Amino acid sequence: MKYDVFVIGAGMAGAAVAKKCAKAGLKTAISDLRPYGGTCALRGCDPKKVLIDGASLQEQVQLHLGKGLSGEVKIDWGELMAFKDTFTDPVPENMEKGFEKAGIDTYHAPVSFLDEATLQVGQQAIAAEKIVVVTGARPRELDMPGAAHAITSDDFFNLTQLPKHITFLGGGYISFEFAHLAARAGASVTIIEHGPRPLKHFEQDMVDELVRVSREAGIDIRLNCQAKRITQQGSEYEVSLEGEAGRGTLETGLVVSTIGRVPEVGQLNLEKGNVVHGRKGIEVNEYLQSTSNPRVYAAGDVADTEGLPLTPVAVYEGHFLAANIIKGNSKKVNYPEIPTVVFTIPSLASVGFTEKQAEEQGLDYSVNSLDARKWFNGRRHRAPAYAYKVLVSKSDGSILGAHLVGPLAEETINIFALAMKAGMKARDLKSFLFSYPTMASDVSYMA
Ligand SMILES: Cc1cc2nc3c(=O)[nH]c(=O)nc-3n(C[C@H](O)[C@H](O)[C@H](O)COP(=O)(O)OP(=O)(O)OC[C@H]3O[C@@H](n4cnc5c(N)ncnc54)[C@H](O)[C@@H]3O)c2cc1C
Ligand SMILES: NC(=O)c1ccc[n+]([C@@H]2O[C@H](COP(=O)([O-])OP(=O)(O)OC[C@H]3O[C@@H](n4cnc5c(N)ncnc54)[C@H](O)[C@@H]3O)[C@@H](O)[C@H]2O)c1
Repeated sequence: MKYDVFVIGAGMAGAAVAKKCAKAGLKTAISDLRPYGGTCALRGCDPKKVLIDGASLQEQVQLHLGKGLSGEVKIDWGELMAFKDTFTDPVPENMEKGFEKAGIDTYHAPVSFLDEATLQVGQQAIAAEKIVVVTGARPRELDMPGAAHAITSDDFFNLTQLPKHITFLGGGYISFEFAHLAARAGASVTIIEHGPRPLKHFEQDMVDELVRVSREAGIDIRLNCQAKRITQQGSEYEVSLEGEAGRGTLETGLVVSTIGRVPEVGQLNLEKGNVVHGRKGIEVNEYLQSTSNPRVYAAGDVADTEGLPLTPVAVYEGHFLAANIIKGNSKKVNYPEIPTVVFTIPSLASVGFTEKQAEEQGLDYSVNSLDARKWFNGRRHRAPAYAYKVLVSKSDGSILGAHLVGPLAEETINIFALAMKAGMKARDLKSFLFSYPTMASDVSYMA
């Protein structure tokens, strides 16, 4: 058996590559060791957003009690999880049907390299002209006594009951999103972050606002705090802590390890395939081709690229990668401004340079920043947080970065990203006629 293209991993990047290659007439196959769909559709963005939307609706109603609304809205965890399953359950079969319709051969097996051009796919040896590694990322291993007691984000999506108290290790995207969900669903929540700042790649003034409202929502956020050991105590756990406040212990019903994700290269036997990789993943050139084995390409979370480990980036890279396989290396990957969102309640959103980055780059910029809770849009949402910081170049008026926290920030940020990609100036946004009254209409005052 020999293919023109063999794709390892049926996630977002894998689907984009396989479909494009098959459409171009290349004999293409794909394999995944787990059900088809990958992280985003099955264990990430999509199910997370369905759950958060439920919690967010509950929060909105609660904020409007006594303002024309009355009654009680509560989250039924079992029902909410069952609703989430209606999105995830159909994914593997639908995806496989889509591959078959596109003429792609489908395998369900772990794949590893036998040599530079041959793969072990389950029990079979399969050769391929081009091999595409799009195996994503997995949770970083927790290294401490009792680490096995901690669950990961994958397991969190299968929780049938919500414990009374949950401890998240790590103060990043996943812990903040899950913590906001769990707190609204009735759990007490603690976040243990070993560094001085949570969400450290975001604009810190906006993070401060998010930390404030998180604490107001009952989330206990401990910074500069190290978890040293997890001990089981009957059906509960005790987490030993060490930090600024000294040593202590925390009784909890569940420990979730959300300390980051690492490229998933574990089962691939990359050495046999002569595929060089490092801590950040498979080393690739500007065509997303392995720097050591020209038959091999990589994209998405597993590839060591400039792109953030996010779904739109995985798909974007997948399209470049496929074009380079189909037409020969012709499209160098280049990245537009990438908006990113932490789906908390309310959300934190960012695109472009933070102020720290702009300073480090030596850019000459002005800052527009405000607490906008008293604006009409803040008031009608009864927003516990609504703030922004926009950086504008002093030399040409272009937008260097935009950072928001507040209602629908996840939508508004796309307007800034689009404006930046289009090379629009702050004055273009100021003079644009946004429909009113919408959240987007505030952009003209932010720019
Ligand atoms: C909880 C959570 C929430 C997230 N939320 C967001 C969000 O809101 N927005 C956003 O943009 N991003 C989000 N992300 C990140 C996003 O999910 C990833 O960036 C994206 O899924 C990466 O796509 P990929 O195709 O590179 O890898 P994946 O989607 O992970 O696909 C890789 C596939 O390869 C398979 N595989 C691995 N090894 C092998 C092997 N040896 N043989 C065969 N198959 C193999 C895996 O089983 C998997 O199906 C989230 C991630 C998590 C964990
Ligand atoms: N909304 C989204 O787009 C979204 C949501 C979830 C995940 N993701 C993607 O998945 C990736 C992984 O998410 P994540 O939340 O696991 O990681 P993260 O990198 O966002 O955050 C991990 C945090 O854990 C801390 N940490 C590391 N080791 C620790 C330890 N031993 N004890 C305490 N704290 C520790 C780090 O300092 C960091 O703040 C993200 O970087 C992102 O690319 C995106």
